[in-house]
Amino acid sequence: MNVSVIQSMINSIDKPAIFIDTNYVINAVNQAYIDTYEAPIKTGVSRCYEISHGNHSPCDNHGEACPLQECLSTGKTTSVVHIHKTSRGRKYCDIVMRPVKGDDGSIIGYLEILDRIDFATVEGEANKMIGQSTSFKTMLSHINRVAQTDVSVLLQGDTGTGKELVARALHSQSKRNDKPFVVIECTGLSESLFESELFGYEKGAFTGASVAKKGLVEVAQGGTIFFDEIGDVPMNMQVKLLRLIETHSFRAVGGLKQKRADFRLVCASHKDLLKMVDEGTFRKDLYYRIATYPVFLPSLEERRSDIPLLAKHFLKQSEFSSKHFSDAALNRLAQLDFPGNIRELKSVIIQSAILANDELIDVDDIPHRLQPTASNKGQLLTLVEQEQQYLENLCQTFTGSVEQMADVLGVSQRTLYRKLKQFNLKPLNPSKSSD
Ligand SMILES: Nc1ncnc2c1ncn2[C@@H]1O[C@H](COP(=O)(O)OP(=O)(O)OP(=O)(O)O)[C@@H](O)[C@H]1O
Repeated sequence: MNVSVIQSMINSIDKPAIFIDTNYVINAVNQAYIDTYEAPIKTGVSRCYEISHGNHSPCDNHGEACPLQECLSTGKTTSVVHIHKTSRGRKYCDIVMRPVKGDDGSIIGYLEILDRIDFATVEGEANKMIGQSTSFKTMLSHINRVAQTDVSVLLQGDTGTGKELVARALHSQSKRNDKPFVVIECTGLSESLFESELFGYEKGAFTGASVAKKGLVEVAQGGTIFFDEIGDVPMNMQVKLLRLIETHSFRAVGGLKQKRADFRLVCASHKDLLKMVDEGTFRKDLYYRIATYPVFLPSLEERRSDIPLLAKHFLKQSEFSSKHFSDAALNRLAQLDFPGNIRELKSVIIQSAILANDELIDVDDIPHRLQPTASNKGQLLTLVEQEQQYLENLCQTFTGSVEQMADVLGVSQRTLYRKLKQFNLKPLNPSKSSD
């Protein structure tokens, strides 16, 4: 395959794409890729990590998995979520890397195609999902993949982990995004209310039904319905829900006419639905209908390293945006337990801002009822765990160079680099390092 064949293959891709060799050198690039980055690209010279990350060495030296390395070792198509330095700031991208074979069947290079994930951010934009931990990135890649399909998604996660935010992202990324997004809160709905809310009713269907009313299924026509806390739907209503999902049709209460239902289904639950299936309180057939693609949302405990980022974001979005956290306060927040997850963290940030007497929010301003995790659990962290946690938090908050970080910690740069490598950590500002 010659260069012009590769170039026309790249040009036909509507997403940003490059063709690279085993040394990361970009040998062909399409216009969408050129438009995505600020850095000028010289084919045959520029390397992918220089353009997308502004780095001088491959991504695996900077704490991110390298798709090319994976491709080289497996010989298979691989995918990974990365944070790229684009002309519009640091953006999430879902990368697919595919080996390309020549006429003789040998691999002649690697095709990298990017899918920008606009519903998530590392730079604190309102109404976007924020995070950069590994578990957050894994969740993003699932959401990005399934959003573009029409399959039913079940979001499983504790309270306040962002299920509704994810459901909205699924809708906004889908081909139904110009149609309604309708939320049905299943908790506390009686059987009769559930039916009339969902299917609507005809005039005179029951006492008080003086006019006909459309149900939410009809309101959502063409769009997405988000059934929040689906585990709270009583058994006898589960049958009706199953029928609706299977037949794509329904009848208003008191009505005779079958109406057509056209919606994409997203459900959420903090309960373990499979356990409920085992216990006989949730229908197995309904479970498999709603959980074609299950997505698990990590709790804050599973993504502690995101806490400083989230805390700074919520403060910036609040009426206390002129205030700021001390590094120690951010470190303390990252050690606390938040059973109410992000919702609870949000309110703790506001409480701390109110309690702070001046512009600096310090450890003492964090509400006293919150205690560090280790003491909550009556456990002690080992020194290595302490070190890891401390460095993790520092990497999220320290804005100086690696040299300055080493100075502050009272260790040599070599020791610091060794520790960062040991814990697979990447400082906030590695580019300022003097390596
Ligand atoms: N990744 C995130 N980045 C920024 N804000 C988030 C993120 N995830 C959740 N939030 C915010 O946290 C709050 C709780 O999120 P949401 O209501 O989506 O959680 P939930 O899992 O649906 O909660 P519940 O189970 O109690 O209904 C919201 O204000 C939401 O905007």
